[in-house]
Amino acid sequence: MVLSVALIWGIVVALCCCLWLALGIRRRQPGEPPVENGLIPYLGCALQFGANPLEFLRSRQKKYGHIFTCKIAGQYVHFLCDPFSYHAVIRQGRHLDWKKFHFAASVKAFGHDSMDPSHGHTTENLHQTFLKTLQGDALPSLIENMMENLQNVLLQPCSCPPKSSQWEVDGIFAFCYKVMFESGYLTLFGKELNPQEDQSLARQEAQKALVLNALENFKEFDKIFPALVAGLPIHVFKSGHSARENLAKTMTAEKLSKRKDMSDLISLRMLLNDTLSTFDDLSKARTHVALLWASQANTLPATFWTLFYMIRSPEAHKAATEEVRKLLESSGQKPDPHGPHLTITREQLDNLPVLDSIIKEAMRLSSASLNVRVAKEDFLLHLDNKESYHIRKDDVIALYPQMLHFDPEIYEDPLTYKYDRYLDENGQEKTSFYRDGRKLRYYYMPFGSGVTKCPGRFFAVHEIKQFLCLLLTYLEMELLDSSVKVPPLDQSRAGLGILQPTYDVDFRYRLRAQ
Ligand code: HEM
Repeated sequence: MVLSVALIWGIVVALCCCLWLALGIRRRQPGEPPVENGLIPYLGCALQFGANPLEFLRSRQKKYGHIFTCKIAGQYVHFLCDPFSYHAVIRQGRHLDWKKFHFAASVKAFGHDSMDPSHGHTTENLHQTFLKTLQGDALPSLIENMMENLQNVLLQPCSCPPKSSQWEVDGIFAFCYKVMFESGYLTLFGKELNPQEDQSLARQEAQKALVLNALENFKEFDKIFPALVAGLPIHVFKSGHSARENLAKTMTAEKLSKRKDMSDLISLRMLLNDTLSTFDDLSKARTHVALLWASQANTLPATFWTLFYMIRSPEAHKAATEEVRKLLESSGQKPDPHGPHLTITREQLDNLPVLDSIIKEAMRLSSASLNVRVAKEDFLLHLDNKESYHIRKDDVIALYPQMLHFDPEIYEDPLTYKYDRYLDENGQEKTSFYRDGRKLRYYYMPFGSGVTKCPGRFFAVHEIKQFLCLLLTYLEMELLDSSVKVPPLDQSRAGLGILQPTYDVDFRYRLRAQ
């Protein structure tokens, strides 16, 4: 009896295996890239890829060449590894869809109704909303408000040591998260309307506590973000789920209408949610949570890495301090933490090549985004070396720019931090990078590419520069341990943008004697 049950189970398992072999794996057709199905049904190569994407892709590139196909979580993904062929994917061809993947990922993570107009819940062109409210004419007021908020946050008594002689110790990660989250949050979502114009310290502390509470919810939700994008249901994660809902509760139309100095991005999105969509109140609020996440999830770790590497390199620290000192001197401003706030225009921020290079180098070392497009139909993908490959409808094509960023042929000693890597011999922005003696069009891609390139990238770089300008002006800073090792990157977020460090690094700071 026991034997026959075992036999039946054996037959069932064998049949499943045959079925999987017959239907679940793809056989390479003539003209298609080499394919790797992986050993695990459905997941395919997902676990190996997820453990260390860079290592995985490099080993497959060595084996297969410029393009190969891997099954990842039920999806066939063509990885394109030749930077000279990137344009074939980046220029928006009629065969490639960029919206499908993005809209689906947002719904999975934030739980709002679909923002894809073809699904019938809204007619808003989200892409246009972002361009209109984050770039061009919208940028100066974002920058101005950020500068004001940064100084309020940084120079208020609870953040800043009262006496110039007194050192304060904190983790760099913790410090960057507190200061940048609060300032960025207030810049996008404004401050609480306060009818009595009550500016008392107690009132300010209460406002601060609300934002710091949002930061805690943000961090809790951010932890589960990779799992949500991978398709796990949010209900599995109790505290991450309630963190997202807590954030949404603070972003209902009723709550947001009680705030002033809101950014154009949020006020326009509120209007378009009300006029062009059929979303209910909660779905509307969740679309704002999505924007809070987009505006902070990469900026915060990018700020950490920028500050960490800069303080760790005495040459970088010195060159940056000098650049900022010259800027303030030329604009005739005398810094005083208790005096009027500093103003730095967009043009002045655009003219800080050392800070630019410092930010770029930190992001080169920490960014791991995946650029994704979906094939709308069967088509031929033409590579730079004149080879062409058949791509099937609904397959994914992916670029993984970390392969560029860590390519020793493009960047000498790619794992070494060189603050001036993006400066030319005249101390201006360097834009010529080569591979095999050929100039590269794509060599730095932490913000993605083509039509899906991050719409907030100009604001992001400006806000990090503003943060650095203020820190370098007002604070003396040093690492507690000047020979501290670079913390490893947390690979669990690979594919999603700037990676976080696996642990924080302590520094100390005090008010600079002016
Ligand atoms: C260092 C900071 C930042 C980095 C590295 C970054 C990077 C990225 C990347 C890689 C994407 C996806 C692009 C793609 O799929 O190809 C993206 C999308 C996006 N980012 Fe950023 N980002 C940053 C800061 C910001 C900020 C400050 C904002 C807004 C204030 C913002 C708003 C957005 C939005 C709205 C999208 C979605 C665009 C769309 O789907 O059409 N980002 N970002």
